[in-house]
Amino acid sequence: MAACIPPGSTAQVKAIPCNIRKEDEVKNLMSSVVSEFGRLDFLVNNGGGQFQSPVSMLSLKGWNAVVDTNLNGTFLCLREAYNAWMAENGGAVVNIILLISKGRPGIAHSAAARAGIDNLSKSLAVEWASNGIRINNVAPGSIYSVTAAENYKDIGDVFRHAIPFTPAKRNGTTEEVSAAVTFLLSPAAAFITGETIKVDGGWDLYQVPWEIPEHDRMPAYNWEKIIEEEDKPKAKL
Ligand SMILES: CCCCCCC/C=C/C(=O)SCCNC(=O)CCNC(=O)[C@H](O)C(C)(C)COP(=O)(O)OP(=O)(O)OC[C@H]1O[C@@H](n2cnc3c(N)ncnc32)[C@H](O)[C@@H]1OP(=O)(O)O
Ligand SMILES: NC(=O)C1=CN([C@@H]2O[C@H](COP(=O)(O)OP(=O)(O)OC[C@H]3O[C@@H](n4cnc5c(N)ncnc54)[C@H](OP(=O)(O)O)[C@@H]3O)[C@@H](O)[C@H]2O)C=CC1
Repeated sequence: MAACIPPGSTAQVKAIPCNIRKEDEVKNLMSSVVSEFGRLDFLVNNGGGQFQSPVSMLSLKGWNAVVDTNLNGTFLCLREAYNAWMAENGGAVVNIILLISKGRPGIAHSAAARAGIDNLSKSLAVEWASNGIRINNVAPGSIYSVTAAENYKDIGDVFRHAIPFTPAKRNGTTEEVSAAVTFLLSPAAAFITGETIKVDGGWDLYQVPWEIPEHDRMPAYNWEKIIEEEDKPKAKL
């Protein structure tokens, strides 16, 4: 990133390692930014992820790992950015979530955690309005990056699989997500808070990529049959 800074710019880049699941590391991250740079105007909660699993196969440990990273990690970063700077000085926050309006079969743990973030943002848009803090979410569709593809390589090409489900008929780019993030952080979004912008090429309006096997396990309601069953003599113990 440092190499991208144009000559003559006063911009600086510094990486501070932080596991967002660790409260002390998050506290250190936010206080170091304020002590080193003198301010903390923006927070982008981008760290996150999941593994694919049906809920029936999920261990509690796996569920907790995903919720801890995505929901608890975001909570800690929000609270510590508020305490370290934004409560007194205002700021703008963007949380990266998932498309969740139709649930996310296959990654339900992550969808539940991101839905928690979506709702948390709505609460904080109101709780923190008088501190001058705006908070919004970006929900990406299928966005190709080498690192994300590497994470899923064992379960096939999830990014190719997503194309037929995306009305734009392609994957999004990381730049297209960044464009929405920078807009929400900028003064151009001064009247937008508690909102979620989808960057998904239309995915969320289209089909859910989940095949439901043929079955007859959800028969219609039939009150006559229910009464018939109830009237049958009960077996004596
Ligand atoms: C339909 C496919 C998905 C398409 C999604 C497309 C849209 C979304 C794209 C993205 O989000 S791109 C981001 C890509 N990057 C990531 O997703 C990063 C993923 N990794 C992590 O965030 C973390 O590793 C984790 C998943 C939160 C796990 O945290 P941690 O490393 O602390 O836990 P572990 O100790 O490794 O595991 C704990 C527990 O979790 C279960 N588990 C972990 N990985 C898997 C796995 N690949 N498959 C099944 N289960 C897994 C497991 O129970 C682990 O316990 P143990 O069995 O190891 O005792
Ligand atoms: N790519 C896509 O299609 C989509 C992505 N997203 C979300 O966008 C965000 C960025 O993902 P993307 O760039 O695609 O994939 P990456 O895997 O490249 O990015 C995930 C990032 O999260 C960081 N991270 C994970 N756990 C922690 C933690 N405990 N503490 C600090 N950082 C952590 C990783 O850090 P490190 O590299 O150090 O492990 C990594 O930089 C994620 O939240 C992802 O779920 C949402 C929808 C679709």
